[in-house]
Amino acid sequence: MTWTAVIPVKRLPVAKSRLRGAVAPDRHEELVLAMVQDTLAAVRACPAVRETLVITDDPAVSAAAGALGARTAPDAPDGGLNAAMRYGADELAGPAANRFTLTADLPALRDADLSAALEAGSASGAAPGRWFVPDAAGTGTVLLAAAAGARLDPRFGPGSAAAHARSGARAWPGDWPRLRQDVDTAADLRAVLALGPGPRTAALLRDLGRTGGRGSARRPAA
Ligand SMILES: Nc1nc2c(ncn2[C@@H]2O[C@H](COP(=O)(O)OP(=O)(O)OP(=O)(O)O)[C@@H](O)[C@H]2O)c(=O)[nH]1
Ligand SMILES: C=C(OP(=O)(O)O)C(=O)O
Repeated sequence: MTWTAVIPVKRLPVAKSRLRGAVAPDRHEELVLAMVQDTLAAVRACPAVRETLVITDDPAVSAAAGALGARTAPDAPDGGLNAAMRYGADELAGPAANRFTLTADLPALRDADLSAALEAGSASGAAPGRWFVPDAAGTGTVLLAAAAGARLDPRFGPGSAAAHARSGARAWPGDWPRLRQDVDTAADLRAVLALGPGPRTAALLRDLGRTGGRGSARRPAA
């Protein structure tokens, strides 16, 4: 089974506002972009992903996504992340494709984790056409998939795991810590440091004097 990935990314100056203060203010956008790039690189390396579609109005994100082989489109609906996801999945990719949407704040993601999740989600013939992977906390969502023929019907936002379950999507809370660790806060960034971030996020954090090496849980100096 092959997939189209739909990845929405906010404009960098306003992105990841809850993470502000985790690094120096003048490095915040760089950090967000590095996390986007590491997420995208893992998605692009996943053999089951046929196409990656990034929905964004940010020129730096578009350029970086294009360099990684993703297709980019402006956030035409300009109505928040669910509208951007619906637009990408149901209008641009279209319901004839198997699609999934993924948040762009998963810098520890590796293609093997994504491959395992896509395999698990698609393996269940009895599952409804929609399924999702909750975030590490279990309350949010990192991935929502819709098989061909099903609408994506995304309900991201606070309490989205319960909202997706209520909407009839099946939960797949698998043992994929690198997929499930999104970064909303400074504490999440520390969790990513412990897992081992992808190369761009690791390099930036090292440059900032933080330990970005794989497997290190050391709390960096501020
Ligand atoms: N294209 C697009 N992407 C969005 C929009 N809002 C959020 N996103 C993206 O959706 C994903 C999940 O969003 P959040 O984790 O809430 O990220 P965020 O909105 O940047 O974070 P906060 O400012 O802290 O709420 C991230 O990849 C965001 O970049 C939007 O209005 N348009
Ligand atoms: C939008 C979501 O993510 P976050 O927790 O990153 O806001 C979500 O989990 O639905």
